Amino acid sequence: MMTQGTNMDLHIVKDQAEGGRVGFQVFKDALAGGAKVLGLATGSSPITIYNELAGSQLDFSQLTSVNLDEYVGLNADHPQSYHYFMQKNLFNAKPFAHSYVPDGSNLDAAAATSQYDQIIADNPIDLQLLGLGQNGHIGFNEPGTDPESTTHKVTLTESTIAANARFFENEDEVPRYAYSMGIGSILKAKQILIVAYGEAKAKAVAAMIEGPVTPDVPASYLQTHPRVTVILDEAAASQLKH
Ligand SMILES: N[C@@H]1[C@@H](O)[C@H](O)[C@@H](COP(=O)(O)O)O[C@@H]1O
Repeated sequence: MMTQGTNMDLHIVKDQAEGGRVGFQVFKDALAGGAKVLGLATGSSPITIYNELAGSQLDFSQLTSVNLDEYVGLNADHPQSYHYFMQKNLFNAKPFAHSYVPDGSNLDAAAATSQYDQIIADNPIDLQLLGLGQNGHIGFNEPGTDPESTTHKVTLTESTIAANARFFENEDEVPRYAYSMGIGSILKAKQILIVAYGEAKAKAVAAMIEGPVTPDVPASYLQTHPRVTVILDEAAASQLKH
């Protein structure tokens, strides 16, 4: 099913496999339209899209990827680092000409974040893929983040640490800080694709699409962007009123 919101193309799919196929088509169309820089995301939600991209005929070898975020203190070869995630889920199958992920091994936050802002300025993002946090975060932009923010160091909230603990041996091992592109950086992308599945996301989805635009829900700023595609399953869409 597809409905047209104000600025949002909303696709409600039956499961994540179908979401992967719909998301793949968005990437394919963007590439056909000349996209050269893809903004990529981690988390479980984008995985079916990456599976489709990895198994496709699309060629990324002349393109650039720019990832949203990375934990501070994890090296690129740490299995829970976002570098590692991207390597495993996409880059091994589909290498890009250049792939950028914030440098979590650089503990000098001012240097790491300004370096990343320069990378984004040099490589304006054509299509940005996003997942959605249960508290409405995008990237690691937690509630309260300045909507004009650029890349910055984030102190993760307890709820995000708890939600991400499933990927680590125990909660104590989850990093407390991350480097994340800001809301302002994300909104500069020409096109945005956001994916969310499951009941746990339903409240954040409703707030993102139908709630007020507010720092309390970072994803609500997507209402201010001219070109957003949203892929949801029925459970994630269950609190939408329209
Ligand atoms: N930093 C990432 C986000 O970019 C991601 O969107 C979110 C949701 O992840 P999932 O798709 O696994 O629910 O998790 C992490 O916090």
